[in-house]
Amino acid sequence: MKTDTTTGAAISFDNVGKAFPKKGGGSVMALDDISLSVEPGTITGIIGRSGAGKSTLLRMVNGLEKPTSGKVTVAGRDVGAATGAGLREIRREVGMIFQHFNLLASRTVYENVALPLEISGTPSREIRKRVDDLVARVGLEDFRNRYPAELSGGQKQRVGVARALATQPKVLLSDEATSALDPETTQTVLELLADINRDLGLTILLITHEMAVVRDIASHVAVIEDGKIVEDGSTYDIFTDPRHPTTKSFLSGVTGVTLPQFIARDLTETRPKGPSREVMRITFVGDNATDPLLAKMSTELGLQVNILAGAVEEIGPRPFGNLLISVEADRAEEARNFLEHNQQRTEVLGYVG
Ligand SMILES: Nc1ncnc2c1ncn2[C@@H]1O[C@H](COP(=O)(O)OP(=O)(O)OP(=O)(O)O)[C@@H](O)[C@H]1O
Repeated sequence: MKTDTTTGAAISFDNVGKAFPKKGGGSVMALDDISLSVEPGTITGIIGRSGAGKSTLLRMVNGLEKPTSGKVTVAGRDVGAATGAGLREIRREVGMIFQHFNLLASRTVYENVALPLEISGTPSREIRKRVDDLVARVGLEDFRNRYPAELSGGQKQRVGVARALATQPKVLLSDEATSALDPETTQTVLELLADINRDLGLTILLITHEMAVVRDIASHVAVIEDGKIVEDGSTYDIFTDPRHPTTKSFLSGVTGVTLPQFIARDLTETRPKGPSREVMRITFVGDNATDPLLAKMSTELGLQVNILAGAVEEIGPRPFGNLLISVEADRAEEARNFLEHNQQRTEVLGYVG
């Protein structure tokens, strides 16, 4: 598939808007001036709350929705303007997987995967070869003659992935593909998607409401709210330096930054009178992420540091850590200076008396 000649992007959204007519008159702006570039071969996550516009955005990539303003291009082709054979060709190059798998109950695993090829008129010998390869790729050789009702959720999603790959697409859209699965099965499906991305160079655009999914698989992320992108960038940058309150709130569950209840309850925004401690978040990034910096700070500054919560995680091969600590408020500035001098980010969360 050729990439967009102007941006090099596999998918690009240029000032895309989508208004749906509202019952009783007026309209809902589901998407408002969205501009986003998805580079070929990357995995990009779109995260947002229910009703933010994620599905509408995804459905524009295969022409299931048309923009009311702006332009969506896939491999340089204007999806909104495509009709007939042009649209069918784009759809062959864009596979999709779904939260509830969307398999045909009356067809076996083999027959579900073969369906898109039958529709596109592929010769039956070619269908057999391709379906055999795909069923093996997703690890379901022993299940090829089973019906969907006889499969687990993870196995059904593997069938969904194999079916989406049948027409040898260059782009895979994932609509909350792991939301109906337990955490362990989620991991195995995400690993399958990462393998496909690596082995086939497939560009993956996925929508989710879970930052953990983004962390585990996406190299880039866009946060969407009320039809607008409020923040986007590399996953590492967004995790280590989130700017928008919505991004911060999505991150609070996964990065070990949730304040323990007993601290959150007593936290004040302004410093109380009398002795108090400042509560701060430290984001450890890059090579220093796992350095014993706090021990060094304690010794060098003679400070008592209380660790309240924290975690060290990885995004791809790069570690980063989040720690919530408290230090004597009178000396907190000294502590922050020390940490920032050592290339760590700090954020004051409040005070406890
Ligand atoms: N066909 C439609 N007609 C009218 N309004 C629609 C239509 N499709 C979506 N909307 C509205 O557009 C907005 C965005 O919907 P969308 O389904 O894209 O959100 P979402 O982020 O995918 O939500 P969810 O996570 O709940 O699926 C919502 O306000 C929704 O009610």
